[in-house]
Amino acid sequence: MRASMLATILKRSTTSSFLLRRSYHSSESQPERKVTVLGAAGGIGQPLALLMKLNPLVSKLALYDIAATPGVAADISHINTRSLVNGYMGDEQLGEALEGSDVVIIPAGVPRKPGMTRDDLFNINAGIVKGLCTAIAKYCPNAVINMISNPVNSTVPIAAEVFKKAGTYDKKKLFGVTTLDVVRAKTFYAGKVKVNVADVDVPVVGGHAGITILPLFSQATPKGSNLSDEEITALTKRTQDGGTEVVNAKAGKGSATLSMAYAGAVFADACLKGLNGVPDIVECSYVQSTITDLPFFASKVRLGKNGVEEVLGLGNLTDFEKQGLENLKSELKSSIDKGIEFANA
Ligand SMILES: NC(=O)C1=CN([C@@H]2O[C@H](COP(=O)(O)OP(=O)(O)OC[C@H]3O[C@@H](n4cnc5c(N)ncnc54)[C@H](O)[C@@H]3O)[C@@H](O)[C@H]2O)C=CC1
Ligand SMILES: O=C([O-])CC(=O)C(=O)O
Repeated sequence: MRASMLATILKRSTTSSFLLRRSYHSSESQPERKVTVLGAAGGIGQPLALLMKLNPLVSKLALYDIAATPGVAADISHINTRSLVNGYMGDEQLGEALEGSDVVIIPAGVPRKPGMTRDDLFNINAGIVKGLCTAIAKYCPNAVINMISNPVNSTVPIAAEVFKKAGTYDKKKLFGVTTLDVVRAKTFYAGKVKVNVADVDVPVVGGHAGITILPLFSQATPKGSNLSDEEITALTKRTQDGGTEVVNAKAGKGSATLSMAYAGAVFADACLKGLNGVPDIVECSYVQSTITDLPFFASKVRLGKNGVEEVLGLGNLTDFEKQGLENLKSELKSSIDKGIEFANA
């Protein structure tokens, strides 16, 4: 869902009859799609659930968490948009939450506090992701997975291994959500070169932690005022440290939740559009890849009816970007290996 679309929905929602008409119309013209959010009562989960409730492509919205989902689901279910909302809580309701799901979004797990790296979350979140993916393999093996839980560089390989063991792995349907890196790169670029942020595109490749986040500002569009090498270095560093900027500002109360919910909603919307056969849906995402020598890598991906339709290449890189690519490889490789090893232990 684009910012402009969301703004339009919110503006028009003051007239409830509009949304009723709109949802009636949408359910007639759009296929049924069930979306499940795992970790739906959390800092990301709640606003993400709200944004998915505003998305007319969703017909069923399942909200699962280990606690507090009845309240979140009751609250969101009163919004007069298309989807029917159900809350599920605890292991015994996980299967029902997942059954029939087309897209499963996973923001379950602990967030960072100041001084921590995303990898410091591995010990807790790896087990959470492994458990949830085991259930996904059982109850909705064909769903498209949007992995938000950190460290994404490792949780995506963990999910792949769990699905391989269960015999359900489809490399086209497993996505690490790196959209927030793109959202940040667009915002910071637009602010610097003074162009309309709504028109901006910036690919961000690599992974989702520190130097593994590699924004390609040489490919940013539209071109505004020329950026100096120092400005590109500063924009790159701010994008790489965007998560830490929020963690520090929240001072112990977690990491990005609202901007992540927005980014998660944008990415899930793109996946739904792809599933529905809308052409030319391209987003950056961390997927199984052969465009470098690393088995998982974020780059532009064309989305289609089966998930990944095409993993797009890196395009021309500047020397600065080539160096950034070389610098990130060893860290990304060890995060991937750590995930694979954990899943197979
Ligand atoms: N990919 C990305 O760009 C980003 C990823 N994140 C990551 O997202 C994750 C969630 O962050 P927040 O929502 O801020 O954390 P939070 O602590 O506010 O919420 C996490 C939720 O997960 C739930 N949960 C824990 N174990 C679960 C399980 N087994 N099944 C279902 N739910 C479970 C908790 O009950 C809680 O409601 C963190 O790992 C964070 O690092 C955060 C921002 C950006
Ligand atoms: O920084 C964190 O821990 C959360 C995150 O992934 C982000 O905001 O990009």
